[in-house]
Amino acid sequence: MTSIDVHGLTKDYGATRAVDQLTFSVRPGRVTGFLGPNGAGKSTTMRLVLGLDRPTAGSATLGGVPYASLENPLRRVGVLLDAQAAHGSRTARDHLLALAVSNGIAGTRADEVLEDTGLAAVARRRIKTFSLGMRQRLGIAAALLGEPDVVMLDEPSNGLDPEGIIWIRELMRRMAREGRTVLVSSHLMNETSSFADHLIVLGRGRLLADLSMQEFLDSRTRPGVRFRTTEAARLREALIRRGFLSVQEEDGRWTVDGATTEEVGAAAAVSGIPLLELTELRTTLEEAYLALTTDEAQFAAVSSPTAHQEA
Ligand SMILES: Nc1ncnc2c1ncn2[C@@H]1O[C@H](COP(=O)(O)OP(=O)(O)OP(=O)(O)O)[C@@H](O)[C@H]1O
Repeated sequence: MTSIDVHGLTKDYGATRAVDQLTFSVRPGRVTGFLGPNGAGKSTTMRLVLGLDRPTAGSATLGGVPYASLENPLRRVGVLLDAQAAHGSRTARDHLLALAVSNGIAGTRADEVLEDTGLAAVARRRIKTFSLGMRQRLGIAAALLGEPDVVMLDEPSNGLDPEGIIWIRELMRRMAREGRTVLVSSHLMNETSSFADHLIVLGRGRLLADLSMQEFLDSRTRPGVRFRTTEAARLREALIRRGFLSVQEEDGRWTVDGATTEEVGAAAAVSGIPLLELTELRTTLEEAYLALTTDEAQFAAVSSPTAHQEA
């Protein structure tokens, strides 16, 4: 199976360093979420991996080979970068057939991917009559055409309706289960947490994080518990006696820092206090991501005079 390997990758556009000494690998068999604020360098990195732009320094390879040297690129790598890229005057089916023929792919695949992406009923309509969501599905159909080992999708749920969002999530999970390498950029954190196993986070062209979703969430989660009870004052006292000094109320719910559900449950049971709710506090991907990128922005603000001197 094929991984994407990026090594020391750097890209300058004039005085702007879009990508800065990036080194990471995207591995098969899992969905890797590609995150970062606007302008962090995600699209540039994808373009460099696809040979659409030349790096200033470093390399990007697919299964050890630069994209430009792949023999049948569409059969190795499926890409959704810009869903508006198709010719508007062609029908969806003709667009896919043309792509198949020019890439040595059987024409029957066009009908299969139209079926897979829910476009069979509009296959003979001109693309210019398509909604944003239909264009997005067509872009995904084109990416799947060559049954590639590697799939790179830039904001795949753009324009999709809720049903389409569930469909694309399941499609990505299935492709990872089949052993493919799936790299997906997105700004939607809730959604990313629903499909990604692994995360690569960029900030100002640099690598901020490369770790599993679970590790990323755990690294930002302080242990704690939320509870509701009919006897808050008594439970608070019992918890303080047990050494949990930070017990605070917000909107009728209480949080205890540093405790587990077992510890709070035991404290309540011993004192015969009924619990109406008891949950572990979990950091969401959005919270963890914002904490990471805010740290980075603060660091950037503090260090920018030096950065200017270096430039
Ligand atoms: N062709 C180009 N010419 C000049 N500057 C560019 C070019 N492409 C990208 N940049 C700059 O490089 C930086 C990284 O942009 P890039 O589009 O890769 O970020 P991104 O992470 O994909 O952002 P977004 O989330 O907004 O899509 C930005 O400062 C951008 O202005």
